[in-house]
Amino acid sequence: MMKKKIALIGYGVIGKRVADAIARQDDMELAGVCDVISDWRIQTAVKKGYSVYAATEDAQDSMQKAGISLAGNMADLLGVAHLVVDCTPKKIAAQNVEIYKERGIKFILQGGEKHETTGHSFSAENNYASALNRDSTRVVSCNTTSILRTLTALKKAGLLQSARGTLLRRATDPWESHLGGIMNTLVPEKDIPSHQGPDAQSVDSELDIVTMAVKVPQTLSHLHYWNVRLTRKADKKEVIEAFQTSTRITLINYSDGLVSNNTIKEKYLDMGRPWGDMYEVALWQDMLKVEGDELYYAYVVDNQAIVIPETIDAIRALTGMEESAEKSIKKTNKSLGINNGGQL
Ligand SMILES: NC(=O)C1=CN([C@@H]2O[C@H](COP(=O)(O)OP(=O)(O)OC[C@H]3O[C@@H](n4cnc5c(N)ncnc54)[C@H](OP(=O)(O)O)[C@@H]3O)[C@@H](O)[C@H]2O)C=CC1
Ligand SMILES: O=C(OP(=O)(O)O)[C@H](O)COP(=O)(O)O
Repeated sequence: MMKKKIALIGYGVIGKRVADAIARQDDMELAGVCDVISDWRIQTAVKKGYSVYAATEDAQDSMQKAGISLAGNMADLLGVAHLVVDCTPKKIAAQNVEIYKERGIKFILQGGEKHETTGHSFSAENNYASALNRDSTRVVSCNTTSILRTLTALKKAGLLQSARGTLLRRATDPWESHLGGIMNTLVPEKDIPSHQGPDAQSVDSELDIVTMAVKVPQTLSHLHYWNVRLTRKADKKEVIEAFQTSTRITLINYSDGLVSNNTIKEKYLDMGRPWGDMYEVALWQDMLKVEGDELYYAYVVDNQAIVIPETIDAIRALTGMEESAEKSIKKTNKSLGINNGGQL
């Protein structure tokens, strides 16, 4: 089978990870990366041997001045690709949609864009099938992906009635700390529900869910607290077994010393994951509590990493190269060392 060629627009926090993940797959290849930056960030792509394209004329000038050897412009890249993954900042990708539609190229957006930009929002374990052979989809954001993974596992076990969650959101990505992240404060999101609950409903409209969110002054990851009403009285074992049906939830324990988001980060760095990335939702098994039909738990979401495997699965769904969600997820997991002790 001919490998599908994938274009990557926006080589930032998410884009550089998606590019490496594409390069690891045996059924697709990275056609090239396209950006406006000309500093150390794009030099990484050059060093990795990726073909680099300039998104704008200004970018072309500055990249050439920085000595970057260009393979062409954005139109050139789209011309050699079967599908484009757009990882540009919020709202930029929405503007690119018209270009993709005009060229008739399939496209994937990230969670900063609205559901309406594609009319389909994606979360592999929930709705892979409905994305098959579509022209476009949007991989929901990091928080929403974690919510869908955990609640879908409970739903598939027939246990989910309703869910209420409080999200502690990291203030900014680590490399951008110097640009003005918050300090010595907590900044609650004004609206209840915060946008992640309704966003999860864009994938699964049946979910009875309310989220609240607060921005906290650290950069490592998000932390969620959930209170779930179950369909019936259950015991802890049943709930744990439900979570274990997801290959992208990892159960962790306080008793192992994993007592905070920084200790979890260190573990993933020790495991040799690129950037110490944790693609899984790390859910505390020994903290989890069930009282009658009420369930309480907390987990950590590596916001920079969690949507990477989802994006790879979205590529397989849209191109139709794999019809089975289970097979795609398994293939992606294997390539990234997910559910394999994290060893690559
Ligand atoms: N960061 C996160 O934790 C997560 C982000 N997301 C979503 O992923 C998407 C990307 O976010 P993120 O990776 O953080 O963004 P970044 O800002 O880290 O990266 C975006 C990259 O695209 C570049 N860019 C800007 N304009 C253009 C353009 N017109 N054409 C090509 N490239 C351009 C940026 O350059 P410059 O820096 O000069 O603007 C930057 O290099 C967003 O939708 C976001 O909401 C989803 C989950 C988690
Ligand atoms: O928290 C995130 O998204 P989400 O809260 O919409 O799920 C992402 O990490 C990026 O969001 P931000 O960069 O706007 O904080």
